[in-house]
Amino acid sequence: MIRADRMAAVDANAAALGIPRKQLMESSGNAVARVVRTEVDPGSRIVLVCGRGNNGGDAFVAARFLGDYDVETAILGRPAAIGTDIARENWDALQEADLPTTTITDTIHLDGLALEDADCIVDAMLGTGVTGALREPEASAARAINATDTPVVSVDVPSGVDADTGDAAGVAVDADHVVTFHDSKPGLESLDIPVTVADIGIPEAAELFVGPGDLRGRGRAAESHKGDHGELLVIGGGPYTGAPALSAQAALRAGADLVHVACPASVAAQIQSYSENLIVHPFEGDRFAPRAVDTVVDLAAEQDVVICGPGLGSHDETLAAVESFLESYSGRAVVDADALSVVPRVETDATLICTPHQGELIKMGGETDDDWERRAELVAEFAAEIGQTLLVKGAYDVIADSDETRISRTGNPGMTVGGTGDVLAGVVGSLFTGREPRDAAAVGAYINGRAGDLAFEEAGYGLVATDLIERLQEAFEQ
Ligand SMILES: NC(=O)C1=CN([C@@H]2O[C@H](COP(=O)(O)OP(=O)(O)OC[C@H]3O[C@@H](n4cnc5c(N)ncnc54)[C@H](O)[C@@H]3O)[C@@H](O)[C@H]2O)[C@@H](O)CC1
Ligand SMILES: [K+]
Repeated sequence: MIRADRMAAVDANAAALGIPRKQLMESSGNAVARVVRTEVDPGSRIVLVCGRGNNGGDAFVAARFLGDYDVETAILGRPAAIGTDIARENWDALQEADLPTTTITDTIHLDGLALEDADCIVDAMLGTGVTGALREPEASAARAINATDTPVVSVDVPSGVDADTGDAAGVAVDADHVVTFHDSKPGLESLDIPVTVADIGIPEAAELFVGPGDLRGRGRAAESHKGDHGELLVIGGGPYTGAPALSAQAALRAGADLVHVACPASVAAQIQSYSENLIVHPFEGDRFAPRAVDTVVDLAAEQDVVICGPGLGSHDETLAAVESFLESYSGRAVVDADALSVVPRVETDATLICTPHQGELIKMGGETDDDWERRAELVAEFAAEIGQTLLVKGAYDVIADSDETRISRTGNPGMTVGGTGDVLAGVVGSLFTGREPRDAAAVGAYINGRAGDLAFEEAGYGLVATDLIERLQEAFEQ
């Protein structure tokens, strides 16, 4: 089952793999025609009632695949108002091929379709693009369709019904059969009518591999305020100072509004010196230790996301402090570097994204394999075991929780240089302020790799972690 927003992302990923939307529409229309053939025999009269979006476009294609039927394709509204290029091209093709079409600009024209005399009605008014109750002329057309005894095949979803919920805000088409594409939709389950799921040639790769479709939905509202796009706390530093600074700056470049760094007093000035954009909160001492936990827990409670680990080191005291922090914290956190080893044994209410490389994964108790497909299975099993989201770094990054596994193929061998993992933790942390864990991890891995690829174009194997930070915006834009 797939939700409409995820379907749109998969569709965009398919386009990036070289399977453009118009090709999917061709397959969808073909599938609609095949279902019509199961309902009525050649020669029968079919009326296709079409909207001006891609749902209608599927039916424009279907008309071409039903040459041995008596087909009439009716568009609701003016053809000039067709909303997408691919639907318009398929509408124009009907005109060029001299196939019968009708334009319904007024509800009184609906009578002319003689819907009750048709042998089959194809409802292609609205699919996943519906918002709110059907407007005119769609609402009257739905009533006219429902008033007949003619069998109705709905394209993707009965028009007026929300594909995700099965609810209708007003009148909706009463379908006898639905032909939907690629995968069933959650809203169709509750309708209790036959559903044909048609394979439209979207490869599994469009779902498995993170792609540009996964970046959808990152628009910023015109009127946004500081804090709307996330406030983060990096808990890091001690033996290393660069790591927390890289994570924090990456989080800012990935869109976070404010980034705080909690670090030992001994390194606070050093970390602040990397950037005036960081808000540094020193705690006493030269490493994270149990006595600093209360202060850090209080700071963390004010944030949307915490990034725990960069540069903390692996002193026993530090690991004890990480453990007691995670025991008291119940928000969202990205756990990286030495802090990872604590995760399998800690009892926490926090929602974690753990970002180990393969060595760290093994230290956590997980398993890996040279073959990425086998590795993906092992990572998924371990994610289910610890009940958290894992992002295991490698040539193919594996992102898994107990429900689903994704793979990010971006990145290059130049990124084995120190600090790129800290950048990744920052990017994932920033995305985690507004996305669910698996999605934040998947998109973070993809963007970090893209930034690395952009940096590699210029610097080759000489690339350094700060180059990635500078390319993050460009990586998001592509
Ligand atoms: N990957 C995909 O997502 C695929 C989608 N396909 C088809 O594309 C459809 C989605 O296409 P679109 O996104 O263009 O959306 P739709 O064709 O479902 O609807 C968009 C149009 O409906 C209008 N509209 C919205 N709410 C309305 C209301 N309440 N009353 C009247 N008009 C309303 C909009 O202004 C817009 O013109 C799917 O349902 C499916 O049929 C297929 O071609 C195959 C692949
Ligand atoms: K429909």
